[in-house]
Amino acid sequence: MGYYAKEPAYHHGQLPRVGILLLNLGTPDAPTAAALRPYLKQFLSDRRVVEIPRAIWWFILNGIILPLRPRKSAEKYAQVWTEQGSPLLVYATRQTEQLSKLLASKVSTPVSVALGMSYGSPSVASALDKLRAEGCDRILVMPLYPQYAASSTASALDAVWRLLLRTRNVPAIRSLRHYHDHPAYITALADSVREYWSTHGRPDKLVMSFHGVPRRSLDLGDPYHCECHKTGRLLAEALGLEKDQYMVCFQSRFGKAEWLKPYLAATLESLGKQKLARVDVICPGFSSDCLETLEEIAMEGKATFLQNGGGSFHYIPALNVGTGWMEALSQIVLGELQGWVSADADPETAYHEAQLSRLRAKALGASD
Ligand SMILES: C=CC1=C(C)c2cc3[nH]c(cc4nc(cc5[nH]c(cc1n2)c(C)c5CCC(=O)O)C(CCC(=O)O)=C4C)c(C)c3C=C
Ligand SMILES: [Fe+2]
Ligand SMILES: [Fe+2]
Repeated sequence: MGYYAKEPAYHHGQLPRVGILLLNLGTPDAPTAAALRPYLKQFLSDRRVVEIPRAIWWFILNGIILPLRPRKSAEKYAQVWTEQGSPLLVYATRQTEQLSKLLASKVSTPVSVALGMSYGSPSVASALDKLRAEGCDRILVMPLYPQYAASSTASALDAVWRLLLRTRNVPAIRSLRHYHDHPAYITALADSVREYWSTHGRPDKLVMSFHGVPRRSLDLGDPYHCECHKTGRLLAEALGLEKDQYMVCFQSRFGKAEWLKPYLAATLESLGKQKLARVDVICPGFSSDCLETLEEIAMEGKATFLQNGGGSFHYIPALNVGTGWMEALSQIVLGELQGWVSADADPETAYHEAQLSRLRAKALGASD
């Protein structure tokens, strides 16, 4: 095998096609220790995720984490696993399908949408191969993380750059860095909260919980902390909340180092001890519900609050495939596709454009 990956067949007169490469974190193939081990190994071997010196980390990962964590994590995954599989993969797959349909109804340029996962499957390589096989010569890479973090966004993008290094016929690439303050995203979040409150009533406090990262990454220049706070402030403003009616917290601490604070678990414990009548938790940083929301928040977080004397606990679901979010996602994507797609979805125009392209290609024959 040569240095470069095999190229998809090239056809003269192929219509230009735009691709959207949606990226997310990934999930194990099954809720078992055997499936967790390779997933965690791939995830936790990523230098963007763990920045401890390699030699030291090799011993911790292989000597402590991989022998112990897969079994514990598998038990947690088993509690949220669905008949269709891992919630993260189920939602991300449906988002991919629905975005594809929505874009087809909005633009006349042919657009393909594919899903790739940083860890596990479907891999980023398989998603990029799919888009290129469909003839996409312009690709928008969109990590489904609203707030930029090196450990999530940049590691997802790394996978694409690595593949392109070994690609002969490199497509035009655009990448989306974040959408933490995009009005469409904030509106979708606010609408989902209002809709939830219209049927379940309102809490005393809305806790906005974001996935944590090591505190050190903030000191070293990662903007994640600020972007989470900006999302929190904009969401609170959209909902008309006063400062004492909401707070921003960080969850999912991993390892012994200090992570971004306040920690969600300590916050729920304290709110419980204050005998707060009702707390609602929303996780605006997760585009899909997953282990970290369904188990850590809706189960563990709830137990922590109630066991410490809190009244009632509600978890407000992630945006998932709600119509408001799918519409917002298509708006965010279309904003990034300016100049690449024509917003005219009139099928007649699209048909004539396609015919013209074919005629032009035919006239040029094999000489182009
Ligand atoms: C929202 C963005 C995410 C950031 C930032 C992030 C950073 C980060 N995560 C770990 C360690 C783990 N995370 C795990 C699961 C997990 N993490 C995210 C998102 C972000 N992580 C998601 C969406 C998920 C859920 C995946 C699913 O299948 O549902 C796990 C695996 C589960 C477990 O064993 O606990 C680990 C481990 C670190 C160390 C880190 C930043 C440095
Ligand atoms: Fe994580
Ligand atoms: Fe900050």
